[in-house]
Amino acid sequence: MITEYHPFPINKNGHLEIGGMDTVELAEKYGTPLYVYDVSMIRKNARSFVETFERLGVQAKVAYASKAFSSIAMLQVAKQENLCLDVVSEGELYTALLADFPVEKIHLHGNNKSLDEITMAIKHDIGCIVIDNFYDIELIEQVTKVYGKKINVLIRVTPGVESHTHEYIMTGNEDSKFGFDLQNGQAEEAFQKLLNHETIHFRGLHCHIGSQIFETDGFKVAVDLLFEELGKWKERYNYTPEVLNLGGGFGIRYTKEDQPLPYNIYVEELIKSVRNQVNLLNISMPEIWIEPGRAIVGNTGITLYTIGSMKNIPDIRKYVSVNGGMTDNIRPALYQAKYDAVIANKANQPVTEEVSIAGKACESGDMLIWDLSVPNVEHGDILAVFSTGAYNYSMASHYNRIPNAAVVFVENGVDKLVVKRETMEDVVRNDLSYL
Ligand SMILES: Cc1ncc(COP(=O)(O)O)c(C=O)c1O
Ligand SMILES: N[C@@H](CCCC[NH3+])C(=O)O
Repeated sequence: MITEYHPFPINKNGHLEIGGMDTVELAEKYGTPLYVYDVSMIRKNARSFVETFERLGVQAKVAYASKAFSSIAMLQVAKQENLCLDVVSEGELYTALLADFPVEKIHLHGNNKSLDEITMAIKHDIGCIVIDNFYDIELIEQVTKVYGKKINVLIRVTPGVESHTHEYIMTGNEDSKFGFDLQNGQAEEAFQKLLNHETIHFRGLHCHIGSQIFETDGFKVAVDLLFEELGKWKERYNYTPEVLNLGGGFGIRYTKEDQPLPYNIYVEELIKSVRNQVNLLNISMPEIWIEPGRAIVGNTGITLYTIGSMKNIPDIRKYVSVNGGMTDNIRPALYQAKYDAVIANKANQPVTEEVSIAGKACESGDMLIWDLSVPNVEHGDILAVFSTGAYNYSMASHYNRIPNAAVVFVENGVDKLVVKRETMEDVVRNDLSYL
């Protein structure tokens, strides 16, 4: 294995392998930058969630949060694995429809859903809309009446939990743009509007406390707070929920500092907390839904780059530039996220120097990795950055008019291009002449 932290082998040529394929050959075949996913790891991650619920005999839905990485091929794999799907926009819903994803397994999220998005969701009879605010309720009422349809909904609540993660990816705290506040009564007001509604079938509550979380305490506190509210609703309205959606947020390993929990532990702890509360309230167990994104795809993807220019500043640092950067991975610039990497064509050579990996965009902040130990680096070497499967391709930009990279899936020694590399024509596709 390449490191004890990233489970990718080195082959007899000393090259890094993924899914039974030589990464240097993949780079030659498809060009760089290149996102490469090991599909068998995607399946394994998905199954570890699904199988834990099955083993513990709990009715559940595991919805893949497609914002982490949405493409037709990815959603086809999610469908094969019997996952449900969380989408947040017309674009993500459209991709799901093109992937022939079962509509009844699709859940629509969003803190500012447009009339068009809600109409598309309702016309296609998707499984559930997660209501985020009062305006959602107005729009859903309007659309269900116009089309003579009914729709299942959950309401998203913010329980007032501060998860231990970067503040930009915290979502369950009181001062958040997402969801109805539990403490100030807005969640109950939304609930009152939906109880016994003619066209909107209220199925339960949703909460998501944040992303890249390494412990279970935040989830437990969230469950306790949800049940505190549900206890009141039971007393006041004799209401018991059919569904509790506890969101995603399960952390993965980017570098050796990260110590994620095995996924079954998150599920077991969530179930334990819910069971505990259900017994206290003396109600029947609701279905438990979760929405992992990063945990399904994050560690299954790597990005291959070609090393170009280098700048050595004696006694300060050596900058080594790659032919991508913040346009294919915004996370270091946006969240100061840390990554690990190796020189794929020198994967078994001893490290001899420390360098910092720079992107090619015209921004000093376009740095992918600070202080990486590597063997002697040369122009044309292939750099493989680990754990780039989530929120990399999906957050790519065209800054500096850099085209988006291609995506390749590998599984058991077979490679397949699943997203084409953008061309210069793609970059200017929507430009119109002014003259
Ligand atoms: C509502 C909701 N569900 C699920 C997710 C997926 O999160 P993660 O990729 O951390 O599992 C997010 C993103 O944080 C989210 O906002
Ligand atoms: N995009 C973020 C997480 C936000 C998840 C969606 N609510 C990341 O890269 O970590």
